Amino acid sequence: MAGLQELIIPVIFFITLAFFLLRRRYTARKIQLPSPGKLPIIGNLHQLGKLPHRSLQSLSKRYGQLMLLHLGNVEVVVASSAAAAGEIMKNQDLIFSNRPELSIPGRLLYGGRDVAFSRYADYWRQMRSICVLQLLSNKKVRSFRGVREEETSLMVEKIEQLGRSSTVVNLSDQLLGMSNGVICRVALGRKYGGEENRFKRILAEFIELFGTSPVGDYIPWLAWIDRVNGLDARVERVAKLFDEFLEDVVRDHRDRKKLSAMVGDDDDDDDDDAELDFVDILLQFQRENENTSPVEDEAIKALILDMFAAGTDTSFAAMEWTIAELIRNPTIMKTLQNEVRKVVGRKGEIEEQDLEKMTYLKAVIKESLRLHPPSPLLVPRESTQDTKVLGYGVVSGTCVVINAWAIGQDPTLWENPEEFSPERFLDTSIDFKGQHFEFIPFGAGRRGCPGTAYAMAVNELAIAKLVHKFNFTLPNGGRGEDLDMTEANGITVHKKKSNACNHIKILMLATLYLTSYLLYKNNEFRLELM
Ligand code: HEM
Repeated sequence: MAGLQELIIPVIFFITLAFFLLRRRYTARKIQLPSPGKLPIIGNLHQLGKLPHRSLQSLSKRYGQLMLLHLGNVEVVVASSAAAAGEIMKNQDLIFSNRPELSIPGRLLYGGRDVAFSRYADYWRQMRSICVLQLLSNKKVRSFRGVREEETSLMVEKIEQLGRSSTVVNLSDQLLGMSNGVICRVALGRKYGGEENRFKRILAEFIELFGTSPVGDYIPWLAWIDRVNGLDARVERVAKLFDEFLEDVVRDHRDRKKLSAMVGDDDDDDDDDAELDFVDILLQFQRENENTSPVEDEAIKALILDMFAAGTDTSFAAMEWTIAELIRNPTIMKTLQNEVRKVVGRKGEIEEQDLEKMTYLKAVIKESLRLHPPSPLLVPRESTQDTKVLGYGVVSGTCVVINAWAIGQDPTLWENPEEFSPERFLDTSIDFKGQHFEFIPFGAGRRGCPGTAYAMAVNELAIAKLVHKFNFTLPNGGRGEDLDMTEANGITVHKKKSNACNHIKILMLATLYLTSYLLYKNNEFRLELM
């Protein structure tokens, strides 16, 4: 009898617990999200197409601002309206601040020890605060002004030089070289290009891998395909190469520090940190917090990799789109050139403080980011508890994708959304800082992009210098509207098997390779379509 009594309490406890758990799950699912029909095994993967942001926009027109897709085994909620984005990234930001575990970033970024792909936990909070306060603060961004000015001037000089010796200049190469040059100097202290092609090659492969979707992430029992087709081995190889490279960089920085300590030029106590690059700052932070909140070398390397993964191709793509739109819209180009040339006046060279007076330039860049957000699907989030979004149940652990591109195209929010019209940003307070959910190229909330100030500082200066120095016209009387604006996401065979979650990375990291060239003739650069 006593034995039976001992059993009753745990049995009642478990029945009650099961009841509450099931009820919560039922409540979360109560109003089911609309969902397109799915195929066995792959679910809706086949409906993503080559440009998932466009396919998802089409699906959302049929299934609504919030819909549920099944990508292999993974359930993904797709939000395609400003209201849904605001609900997820503002009202319920805490619940949606996790990132799903994706195997390639996991393996390339030291098991997710970076900021962008790490899970929402104390570790992420520590890394994010280092990133925001130490590396990408407004003060720090200002301190790299000299680097930006030098690298953008170098780009202009190179274009001039190339234009003199050959009639064809590849503008895309120059923009990419410049943005890599800036991030290398800012993060590592010097440029790794030119003779050190090793770095360039690894970086290109690293970024390409981010755009690859392993089958195993979505259909785990097919993970063997990633081993057989060599993807796993490639990831391992690139991770190892980058690790060796970063080991060298960290060792160099430590040696330099030791040397300056020996000659009495140790700047740890120095308030003036203007010359410190990201690796210096992180090593300094490591030394100062050795006993309280230790930061391991792997975290330093992961953070540096984040800066390259999240910051190079996005900025480069944004600049390329802006120039392309300007070439397509000669009247807008002229208005911008007039503004820039008037502000610069007889000085000849643009200085960063001039940018403050260039309101049209800022509107042009915003409009380009609205039409061409470099990460159209942002970076995926994951819910950490059962909840309801706009009345629909979303269970804990669901991957959530926000279609920022579709929101920027919403005709209920934007008049003639397909038109490139910077004027729409002239008399409005709408900004990309994460408060206006109709315009979120940098995301919003806790996980919003911490590199916005950095990116805008480089982009504004580069665009201003290009339109200040050069006139762009199409050869053979070609019309601006002939410029090919097709989006390319660099999809390879692997990417064909991908799903929305990884396509976010594909789109975030993929560059837009415009097949455009500048022709230099009679002191004028002309754009030739190849
Ligand atoms: C035009 C340039 C850029 C665009 C369009 C862009 C866009 C984005 C987007 C959409 C996200 C995800 C936001 C979200 O989940 O809500 C993000 C995250 C991030 N970005 Fe950027 N970004 C740019 C430049 C940069 C730069 C230059 C850096 C650093 C040097 C950077 C560092 C990061 C990091 C570390 C994260 C992860 C934040 C987190 O998960 O807590 N980004 N970015």
